[in-house]
Amino acid sequence: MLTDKIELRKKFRQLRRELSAEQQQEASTQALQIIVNHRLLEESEHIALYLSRDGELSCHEIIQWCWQNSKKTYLPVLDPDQGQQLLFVEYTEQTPMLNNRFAIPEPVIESSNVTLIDQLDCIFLPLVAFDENGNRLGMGGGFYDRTLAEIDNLARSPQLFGFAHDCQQASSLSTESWDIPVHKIVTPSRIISV
Ligand SMILES: Nc1nc2c(c(=O)[nH]1)N(C=O)[C@@H](CNc1ccc(C(=O)N[C@@H](CCC(=O)O)C(=O)O)cc1)CN2
Ligand SMILES: Nc1ncnc2c1ncn2[C@@H]1O[C@H](COP(=O)(O)OP(=O)(O)OP(=O)(O)O)[C@@H](O)[C@H]1O
Repeated sequence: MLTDKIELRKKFRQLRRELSAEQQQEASTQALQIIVNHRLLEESEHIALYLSRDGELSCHEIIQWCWQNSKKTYLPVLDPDQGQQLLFVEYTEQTPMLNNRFAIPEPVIESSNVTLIDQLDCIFLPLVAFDENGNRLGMGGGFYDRTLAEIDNLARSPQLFGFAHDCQQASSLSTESWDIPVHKIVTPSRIISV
């Protein structure tokens, strides 16, 4: 099981890293088109995304679109107090940024910029592989799974969108008790509702 996951991660990380800069750019433009055409974010005001690395589908254009459309954006920050959990911190053009231990830029935490999960309308989750049932294989840190473990107990919970290239689709992923499935998968070519 564990070796299967390690092999799957290797395979799908390689696939997305093989995309050229042009393919990456086109994919992120098409993903924004799909989102706008489907009015996916029409009702959302507080939107968590991520800054891409390692061939991940880029949220850059969606972030720009959010700012132009008066929507607030948030990024994951490794929680300095809770092991292997994430905080979601507001991200604007003025936000001071600092790299985390994986060299991913994060907003610097201030007294008033950390949001509670129940204040978010939706969260775009990075992933290594997904399947048609909304199961996702992440980088292996368990960060999103831990952070969202209590999502079903919230009075108001965010919509979870797995965001990925089409080449990251696996035929079927095995799941474990702690895995949190997403509500939709968004790719540059389609939106899969689970
Ligand atoms: N863009 C992005 N941001 C994110 C995540 C993500 O998957 N993508 N995360 C989602 O959880 C969190 C960070 N989790 C991560 C987990 C593992 C590795 C990683 O690169 N591991 C390396 C080697 C480990 C190391 O450098 O110490 C590797 O596996 O090659 C990176 C981020 C929060 N921010
Ligand atoms: N809710 C949780 N409570 C405690 N440990 C957890 C929880 N969720 C995941 N873990 C632990 O995290 C580790 C990594 O899990 P997994 O391989 O499913 O991560 P992932 O889905 O790839 O990562 P991510 O959620 O960051 O995208 C596992 O050892 C698992 O036991």
